[in-house]
Amino acid sequence: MSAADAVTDSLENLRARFIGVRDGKPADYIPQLALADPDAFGLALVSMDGHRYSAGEADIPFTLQSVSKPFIYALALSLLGLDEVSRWVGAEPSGEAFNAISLEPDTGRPANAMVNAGAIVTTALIPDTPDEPAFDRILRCLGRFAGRELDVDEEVFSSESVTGDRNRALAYLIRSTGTMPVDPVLAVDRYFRQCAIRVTAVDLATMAATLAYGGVNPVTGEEVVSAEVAARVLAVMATCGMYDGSGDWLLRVGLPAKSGVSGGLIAVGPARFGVATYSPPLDATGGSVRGHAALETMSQRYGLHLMLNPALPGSTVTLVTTADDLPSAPSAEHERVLHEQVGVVVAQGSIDFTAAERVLYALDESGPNGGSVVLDLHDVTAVDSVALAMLHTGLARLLSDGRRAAVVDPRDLLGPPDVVREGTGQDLPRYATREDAVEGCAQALAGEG
Ligand SMILES: NC(=O)CC[C@H](N)C(=O)O
Repeated sequence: MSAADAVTDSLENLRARFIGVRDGKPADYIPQLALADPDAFGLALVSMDGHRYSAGEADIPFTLQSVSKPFIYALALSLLGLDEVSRWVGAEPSGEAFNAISLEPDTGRPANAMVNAGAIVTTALIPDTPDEPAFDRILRCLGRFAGRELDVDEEVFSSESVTGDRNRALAYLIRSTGTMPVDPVLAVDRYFRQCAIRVTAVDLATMAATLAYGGVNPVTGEEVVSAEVAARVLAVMATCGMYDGSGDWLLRVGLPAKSGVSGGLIAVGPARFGVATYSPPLDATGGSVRGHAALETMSQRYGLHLMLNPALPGSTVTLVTTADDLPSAPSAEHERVLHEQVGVVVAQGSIDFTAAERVLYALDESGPNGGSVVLDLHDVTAVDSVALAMLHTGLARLLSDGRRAAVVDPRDLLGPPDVVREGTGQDLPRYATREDAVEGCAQALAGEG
């Protein structure tokens, strides 16, 4: 037993709670999928540190089906850019079933890349290169998301090929509207192949975690797509990933997700985790019954809904120290100066837009009587580029208002001194420790007084 088994326990718990659900049945319009074991139920979760947790049948292979769609959309966005991809496929929820004729009346574009019509087009957009056919590129890309080489279940592929007339019809219809970039037969063949790529629930959780982690596979460390692409894919998953059940899913579960008719389901907690379930019996929207129930319960139990962002008082980024926190001074007069005229703002953790706003506000509030203020970044782990620009501008304003400031920045998070000078327009004394910074400010004040 290890401490982290507590995470596995929560997956086991969800499995135990829903394994007895007997609703739904495996897809049979692709005959090979009807052979799946309806009792198989696997769950897997991958953290942003690449830690993997699983329960039940998380290592048995099944085919991706529609769970492939967001990843192919990611590949298309990476290769062609949003503007070009958007010429061919839209980003509006269709409110219709996955295999509906979801084509925009004016443009003829499929509504979005999560329904079959849009996915067939997205797949068709992936170009061959002189040394790599498009499908190999697709397979390799999905393998990078999963962190291992993947292969195709040829039996499922042929099974869908011989029965996939509706998708073929869709492809021809799209060609008739002028929004099919390649031959429809070729496009559908490639799409069926992509749907027949074999994965496990653990693979899927890793793929989902890669989207959560800004396009970097947290297990292998490889950057598969850019952070912008990952964010866009998640946006389309959030609005369209569960087809005509997308609104209700976002309402109740609150996570970008994608279902597939083989019983796979992924959900993404941006910057938090990727999770996947596998259980073949499906509901009316073509999503896994047990997977849906388990993820909905998981989201509610652990407060994972994206729109649920309670302020965490314990993780306050900054604090204005009181006089009592300042170091003791050599003389009573010196101590009075320290206590009355030097404020200290301590920032901690990683600083983004929201945290930077707090820091700047605290700087204004600090420094009794508009005296000196020390910004202590000793416990800051990272400053993103937006926050960095905000800190530079804020400190510059502070100095141009005539306030004295100093920073404790032992790791040069604000950039080298000349960058800071440029940002602030004036010298901003920098120190390695809070004691030195406070002392420096007090001496400067004493010198002025
Ligand atoms: N929703 C799905 O998983 C559908 C995928 C399947 N290959 C189809 O096109 O019908």
